[in-house]
Amino acid sequence: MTAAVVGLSHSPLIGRNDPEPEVLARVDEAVESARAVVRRFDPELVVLYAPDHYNGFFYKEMPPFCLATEAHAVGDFGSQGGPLSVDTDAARTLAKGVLDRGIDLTVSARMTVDHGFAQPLEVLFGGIDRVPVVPVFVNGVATPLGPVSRIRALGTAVGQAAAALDKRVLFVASGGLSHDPPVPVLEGAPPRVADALIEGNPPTPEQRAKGEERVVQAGRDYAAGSTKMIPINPAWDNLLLDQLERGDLEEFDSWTVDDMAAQGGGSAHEVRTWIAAYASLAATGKYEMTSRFYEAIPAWIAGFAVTTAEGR
Ligand SMILES: O=C(O)/C=C/c1cccc(O)c1O
Ligand SMILES: [Fe+2]
Repeated sequence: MTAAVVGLSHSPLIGRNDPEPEVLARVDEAVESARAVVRRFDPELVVLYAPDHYNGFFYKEMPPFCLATEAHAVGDFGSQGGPLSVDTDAARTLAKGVLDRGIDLTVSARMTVDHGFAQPLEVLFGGIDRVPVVPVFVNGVATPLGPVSRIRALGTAVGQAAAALDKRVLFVASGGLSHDPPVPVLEGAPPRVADALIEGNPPTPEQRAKGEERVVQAGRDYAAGSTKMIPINPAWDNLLLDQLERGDLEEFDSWTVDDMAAQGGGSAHEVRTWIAAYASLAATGKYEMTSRFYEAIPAWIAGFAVTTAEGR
């Protein structure tokens, strides 16, 4: 088996509230070199770690992570909707392999996903139905959250199970790094919001449009500096990337949920997808980070990174 990683920040504001053309050009260049790595690697299977933003997972039942044997995307923020091309056989094999390794994995036979999953598939492969994929939801938004060590253990178990498939497997991480978008919080929420976060009542098209406009406006305010949102933290983001580059993944075990939120904002926990993906690659052998791009992009409410890594 050979393995590789692409880490790719997502933002629903891409194309809706873009930064200056020079920033866009630098991002495009980084994404294009990630695409080139993917083309050369030619994956037979993609394991995609991504969060959800209260479109598929709700407090009625909120697992810390969940692997899908089938999935469909809701098409939020203009992302592609419809079924993902899930490799159900591979997903079942990976689920069994992960459970056999003592990780209490939740499995979904019909997962609902949002732009967190759809965007990297569209960016890297041109659509959500182009490559055999195993979607793995990693909760990066809904507190309380468990220790980061469990995410590293999940990634390690997935990597070990994937190694037994004897395929070229690309692990993709979607999310983060530091960012503090206006995603609702259950604690202290007014009853109608709390009910939606718990039950997941599907929004009407008007409600969805209003919620999305609120995020777009937040991006404009963030870029203009007129907001109370926690600022993007390039030092913290680069510390994370340094540890991933060095392969010092055990060091993440001492990171705490409270400190991560203080350093990187309420959605900084999306970096859990990166830790999982790199732990999966590390479980297959030594690796090298072959490209690394980072830029703070307030218009997208994102400490935005693109990295690639390949087994040595
Ligand atoms: O409101 C949402 O659904 C998500 C917002 C958001 C904004 C910026 C970066 C991200 O990773 C997000 O999920
Ligand atoms: Fe997100």
